[in-house]
Amino acid sequence: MKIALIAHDRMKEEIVQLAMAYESILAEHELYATGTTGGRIMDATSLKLTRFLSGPLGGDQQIGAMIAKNEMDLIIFLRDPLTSQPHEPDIIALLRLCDVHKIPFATNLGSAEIMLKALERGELAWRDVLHKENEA
Ligand SMILES: O=C(CO)COP(=O)(O)O
Repeated sequence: MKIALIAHDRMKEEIVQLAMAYESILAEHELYATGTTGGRIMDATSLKLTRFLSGPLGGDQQIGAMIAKNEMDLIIFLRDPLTSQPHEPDIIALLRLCDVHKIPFATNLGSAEIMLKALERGELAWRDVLHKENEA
């Protein structure tokens, strides 16, 4: 599965803690992140991630481009609900594309944990089925 990990600045510590707690599960998948988030996770774990640009510089849009092609299987995006972001339109666009393609999207720690546990149990296997159907 292709998984994107993104966090706004005030949520960086939470995503690092999440990545540490679920490192063994995440390590089985292909991981992507916006620039700073990816750097923080790689510093704290031995996970390998493909890092895009920082969010405000276009990283959300780069991840959005993969979502538009239905290539991303799960997005964990710990958004800061209390701080406005200069690149808000990019964030909304990313969310919208997930809804277009029905891609699971967690925006806080509570839902992220549920999704990672579901991932571990194989409950996102329908995404593989979908990719195989699209290839045929
Ligand atoms: O701003 C972000 C998402 O909108 C995150 O970007 P960084 O991971 O580069 O901080």
